[in-house]
Amino acid sequence: MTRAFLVVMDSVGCGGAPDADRFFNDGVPDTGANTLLHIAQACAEGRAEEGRSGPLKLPNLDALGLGEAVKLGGGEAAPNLGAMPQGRYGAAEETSPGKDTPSGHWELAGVPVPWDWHYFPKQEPTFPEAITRAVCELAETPATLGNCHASGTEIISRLGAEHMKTGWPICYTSADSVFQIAAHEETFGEQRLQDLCKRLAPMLHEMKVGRVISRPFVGSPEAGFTRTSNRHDYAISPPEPTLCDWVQEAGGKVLAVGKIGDIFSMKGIDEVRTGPDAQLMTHLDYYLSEAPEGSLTFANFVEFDSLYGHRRNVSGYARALEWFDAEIGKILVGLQPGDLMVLTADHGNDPTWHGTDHTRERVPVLVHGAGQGSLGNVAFADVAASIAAHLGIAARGPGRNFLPPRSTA
Ligand SMILES: O=P(O)(O)O[C@H]1O[C@H](CO)[C@@H](O)[C@H]1O
Ligand SMILES: [Mn+2]
Ligand SMILES: [Mn+2]
Repeated sequence: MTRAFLVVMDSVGCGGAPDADRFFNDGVPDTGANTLLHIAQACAEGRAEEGRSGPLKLPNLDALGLGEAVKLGGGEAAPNLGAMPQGRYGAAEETSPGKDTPSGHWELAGVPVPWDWHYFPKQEPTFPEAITRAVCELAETPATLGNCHASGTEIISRLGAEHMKTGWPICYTSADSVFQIAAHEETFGEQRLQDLCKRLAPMLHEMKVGRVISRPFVGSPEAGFTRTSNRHDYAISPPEPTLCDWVQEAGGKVLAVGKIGDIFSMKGIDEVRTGPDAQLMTHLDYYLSEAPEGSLTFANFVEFDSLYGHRRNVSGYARALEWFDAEIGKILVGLQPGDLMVLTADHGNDPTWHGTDHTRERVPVLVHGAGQGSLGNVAFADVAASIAAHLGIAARGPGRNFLPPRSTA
């Protein structure tokens, strides 16, 4: 069998980005941010004890080389990581001028972002009048709520009751190039919210705003509000054909797990399976047995980022990592000879850092199925070139294959 599995652990960075000083959280540069290192340190010092306890336990990822990748990333060893690696490991650096999910994924798929994204300024009202007017027309409401920078859970607890009373959509953004609309799944309607976001997206894409994101939630003022997993991202299409298109053009199937379909606007993707992360693991397991020869299975596990990184919840992030490690351990034993699995991330989201936004970091690259040893510091786009080489198809763009020829792997 010759198949590839590319698994993105959303936001699981390992520090050390040389350009971290050009990216900010609450006005503070990301220099020194290091998601994995700081979580491991907090665990070792007993500062991450909610729902778990003690040093960070990631035996399966560490056996592939996670501890060594953290050293390559930020230069410092993480407590309780650093086993003798059985896989190939490295730390990858991003060149795109954004620390967001599409930038990270496109570059991992061989295509760095060639343009500057549009970001909304941190002022109120945040959005140009024309955008607010377009939202009102599409939603058939006289006004909107929010119109500010916010964290998504905070803004629904603050404005959820008013939204239920008025029916006006809650519009907000972050340090990323995003326009987000939160609305109640039942009183506003989940389908109506999706239609609104989908119809609004071309206008925002025209301005180089990367994504319009629907953020449905449920609950009541009395019981509180909770977001559901029915979120949808309406993203700009990648600027050039990506690894997904290369595989498809060569006759291989591209099987997406999680929000990969949204991130690539379905370009080069044959099938999509979504759901919460626990369900995504069963989808990944399914593709492990069912993915055909020559295929790419491309998965994104988002909850590290959405449930814990943005919420600056260190215990929760550590718990999610430990859960993922145990599950991926079971997946790894099911890989067949000729299968390649690359585990990596798209950016950082250090839960010990300032603010609530992503952090500019290097990311670990862990490879199962291609021998063992250090890859050193590599580039995001090298992931695509290496997977293309494994599948025996032509790569394009700036990436270079970091794997040895298959006969000696
Ligand atoms: O606070 P929430 O709504 O989770 O927003 C987060 O999710 C967005 C998209 O991933 C990011 O831009 C970040 O701000
Ligand atoms: Mn992400
Ligand atoms: Mn995020």
